[in-house]
Amino acid sequence: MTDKQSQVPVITIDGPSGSGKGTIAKLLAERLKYSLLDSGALYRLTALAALNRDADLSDEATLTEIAANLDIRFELRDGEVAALLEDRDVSRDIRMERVSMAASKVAAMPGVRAALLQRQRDFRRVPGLVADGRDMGTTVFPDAPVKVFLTASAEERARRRFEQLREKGVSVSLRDLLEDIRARDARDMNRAASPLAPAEDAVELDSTGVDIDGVLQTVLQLVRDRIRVRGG
Ligand SMILES: Nc1ncnc2c1ncn2[C@@H]1O[C@H](COP(=O)(O)OP(=O)(O)O)[C@@H](O)[C@H]1O
Ligand SMILES: Nc1ccn([C@H]2C[C@H](O)[C@@H](COP(=O)(O)OP(=O)(O)O)O2)c(=O)n1
Repeated sequence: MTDKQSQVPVITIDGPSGSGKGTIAKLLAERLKYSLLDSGALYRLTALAALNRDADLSDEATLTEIAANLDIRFELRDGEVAALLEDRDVSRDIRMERVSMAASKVAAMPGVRAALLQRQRDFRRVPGLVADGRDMGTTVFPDAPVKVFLTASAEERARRRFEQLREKGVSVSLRDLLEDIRARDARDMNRAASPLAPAEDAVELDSTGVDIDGVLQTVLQLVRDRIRVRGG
């Protein structure tokens, strides 16, 4: 990291699936005019590239090679960030449940994580960055001045996903979603490489029963306190 980069503030939002990280990160980035890193999209893109190639999802050497050579970019399209893999917009494909499950498998591989580390740090640009994921505060941006660990009960997170998918016209069972969420939580929390855990200096926020604006206001207050104090 250059000296200049270390002066760029980063707000990290980590937590389990469905806790509202992506929603809050996007709103914060818009409000503060910061860049946005959806780190989960990088693991999802790696998983999709592997599935497209029929790669063996348990072969770490192959997956690491795929992660290191990903041909991807993010583009703003109609106010949304589109994810492109080899010039094709795969924003919808990477949200499919089979890609989610594959992403959580490939994300457990230390080689894959190492291959994606610098790509994530390159998002740190003036005037600031909001980074959402599992290990933003612990591994990728340990010096971030604002770290949030967002949670909600598994039942509430499954309900949110259920509504989100229903609005998109995807029909799934709430029970299956809850099972998937629990399986992914367990895998994300119990892996050896950068497990899902709050950084020591993270502020933990439980969003069960708190609406999106309520969470946003709490985080914005934190940003005002921390970034003003640091900036002098
Ligand atoms: N505090 C909240 N209360 C109710 N619904 C929420 C809240 N935060 C997020 N949601 C909704 O839950 C769903 C999952 O949120 P998302 O931001 O995708 O979670 P994550 O990125 O943590 O997986 C979205 O449909 C979002 O609108
Ligand atoms: N920094 C990150 C981000 C995501 N992951 C893993 C964890 C998840 O199983 C997948 C997909 O992450 P993503 O944040 O897109 O998933 P959710 O929207 O929370 O369901 O990648 C990770 O290990 N480290």
